[in-house]
Amino acid sequence: MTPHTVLLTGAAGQVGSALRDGLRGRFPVLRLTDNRNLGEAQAGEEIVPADLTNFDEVRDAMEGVGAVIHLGGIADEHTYERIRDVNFDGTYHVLEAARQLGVRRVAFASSIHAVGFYPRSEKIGPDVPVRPDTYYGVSKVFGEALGRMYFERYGVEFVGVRICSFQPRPKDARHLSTWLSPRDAVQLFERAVTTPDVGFLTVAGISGNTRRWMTPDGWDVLGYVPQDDAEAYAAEVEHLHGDPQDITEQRQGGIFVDPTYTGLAGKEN
Ligand SMILES: NC(=O)C1=CN([C@@H]2O[C@H](COP(=O)(O)OP(=O)(O)OC[C@H]3O[C@@H](n4cnc5c(N)ncnc54)[C@H](O)[C@@H]3O)[C@@H](O)[C@H]2O)C=CC1
Ligand SMILES: O=C(O)[C@H]1OC(=O)[C@H](O)[C@@H](O)[C@@H]1O
Repeated sequence: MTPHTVLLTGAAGQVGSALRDGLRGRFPVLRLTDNRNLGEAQAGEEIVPADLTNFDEVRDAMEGVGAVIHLGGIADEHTYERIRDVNFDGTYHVLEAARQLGVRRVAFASSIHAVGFYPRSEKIGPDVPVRPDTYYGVSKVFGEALGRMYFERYGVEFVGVRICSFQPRPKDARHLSTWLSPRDAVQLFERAVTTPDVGFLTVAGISGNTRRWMTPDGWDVLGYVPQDDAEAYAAEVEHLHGDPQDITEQRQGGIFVDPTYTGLAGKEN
């Protein structure tokens, strides 16, 4: 299935900019939305600004689309209230607009932080009980659960991609396990909106990392075959880690599991 129009939320962000570049021309129309400046629309693009906290704006941006890649939101820990307003409500607005408008598929940028308290010594699949490490991680658990409900109740298909660390290249030892390269992200999200009849699916959002902590369950359903492996950067980054006795080095969520970690709270509103 190749939808005619695919909507990318959070299109001005890090992952969004990479998907904007990688997916342009792969669908007749790639529609971009954000509450930040998206510049000029290029060939094959449409720009429809929307604030995810405003249902009517989200619904307008979703008119006529076949599938949504929902990346928009707060991508770090924040206060409960900000996470609720943007991530919980924003994801509800996307799914509810999908139901109202008959949009067939939503691919959702979930996160490793839905399961961040798992020890690094455990290799986990997408079906383990959730262990969110922050309000941010809870918002990803909520998004996945809401997606499940909208699929089972209303038939909106949903692919939750638990992105671990999207980076141009691995920057520290943790990334040897968690890296998702830009070109693998493009392939994974393209397949998440084009593979027919997936129903409801949750997968790990990582490259083919030799040291991965997550299983590849579900990649075969999507036909996702990663091109990159962080191992190629091991010599450069494997010495870049903290105290192995520290909980942040023992759990998959890294710094997010530290009870004093507040992310963006107090730094932006
Ligand atoms: N970068 C990473 O390694 C990971 C990212 N993710 C998820 O992937 C998605 C994209 O992440 P990044 O690109 O790194 O984050 P980012 O912060 O660069 O991009 C998020 C985008 O959402 C937009 N946004 C925020 N609030 C909004 C609102 N009220 N209305 C409309 N747009 C709003 C921002 O303007 C921004 O362009 C997020 O949902 C994040 O939680 C998940 C795991 C890892
Ligand atoms: O844990 C990680 O590496 C990443 O996880 C996320 O969900 C965040 O959006 C990103 O800012 C972190 O860097």
